[in-house]
Amino acid sequence: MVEFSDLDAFRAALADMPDVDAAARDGAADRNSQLTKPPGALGRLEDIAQWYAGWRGNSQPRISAPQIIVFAGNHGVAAQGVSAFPPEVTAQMVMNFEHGGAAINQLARAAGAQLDVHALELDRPTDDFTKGPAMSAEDMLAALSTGWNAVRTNADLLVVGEMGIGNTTPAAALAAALLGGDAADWTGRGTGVDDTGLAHKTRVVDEGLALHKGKGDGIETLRRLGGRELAAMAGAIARARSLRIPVILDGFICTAAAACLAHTHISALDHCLAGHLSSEGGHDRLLAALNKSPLLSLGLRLGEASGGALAIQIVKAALECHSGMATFAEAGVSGS
Ligand SMILES: O=C(O)c1ccc[n+]([C@@H]2O[C@H](COP(=O)([O-])O)[C@@H](O)[C@H]2O)c1
Ligand SMILES: Cc1cc2nc[nH]c2cc1C
Repeated sequence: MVEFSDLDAFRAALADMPDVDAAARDGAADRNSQLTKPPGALGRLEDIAQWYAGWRGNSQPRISAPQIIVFAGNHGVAAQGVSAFPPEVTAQMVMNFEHGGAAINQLARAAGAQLDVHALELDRPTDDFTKGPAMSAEDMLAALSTGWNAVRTNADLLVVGEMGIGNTTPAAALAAALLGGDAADWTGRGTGVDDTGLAHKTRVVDEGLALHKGKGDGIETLRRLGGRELAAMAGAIARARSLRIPVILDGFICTAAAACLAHTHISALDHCLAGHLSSEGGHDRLLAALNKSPLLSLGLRLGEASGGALAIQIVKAALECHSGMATFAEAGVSGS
């Protein structure tokens, strides 16, 4: 269990992370060039395999212990009627996760992944960011630490996701605060608000921006406009980097949390892939700003790590090919 003394201690950890192992990555590139296929014929799977090999420090790795973590949080701003669903659904869905009845339970099983669920003080929503910071430094630190400590040290791939009624509102506010543009550029329908609801939600995001935009780095912005499950995702992404565990990001809320790390430390997301493109308005622009190209585009807008869980199977398959295929020499196949 790691305890950060304050947010600066977390910032210091972020600035002192391992980098990619260039020798392992180059070894994987060399192996890739010898595999029984025309050069480049496995397309992006080849890039994924080499990227993964570099982060694991092993030029011929496989994936056998993927972990999915869903963090749940509640939001003071939800009282403003920014979601199509009531806040009690957050705790109800956590029960559903625990009983195996949610989409993520099925997708985790299909991916052969360990699913862990962490509910963060659901009875104590964050403060409404239109009135002040969403979290105190202590609350933010506790959430970051929960995320950090939730990562299994033996995992070899991590997906982080979330559940939190109202959380597309903080996610939109974070994206706008970090990347610029109007609230309307980043505010989407979330669980399905109608046109009137969307206009109201956009005004709420605008109010948050007026109060908190430009008041500090990505971590401070996350404290002011984010939420516990977003901070926990950021903590888990950082912890995975410290353990050289590659990460697959989920949808809009997850990517907004990740963007706070990138805004604090430029290379903080080099060990992360974008699992999918959510249909939440703004996710495409957010991924583009982070220079991430999504692996899948299936029209999902569920959250709860669902798109990331599906993408595990692509990354696993890339490594099965890379590490299991024969070389031209081994198979006695003539090269070009
Ligand atoms: O992952 C996404 O891109 C995504 C897009 C829209 C909605 N969600 C999920 O829906 C909830 C947030 O929506 P809302 O309307 O309550 O802000 C939260 O539990 C998310 O997991 C998730
Ligand atoms: C039912 C429901 C399930 C979810 N899973 C993730 N976010 C969600 C939001 C709702 C409303």
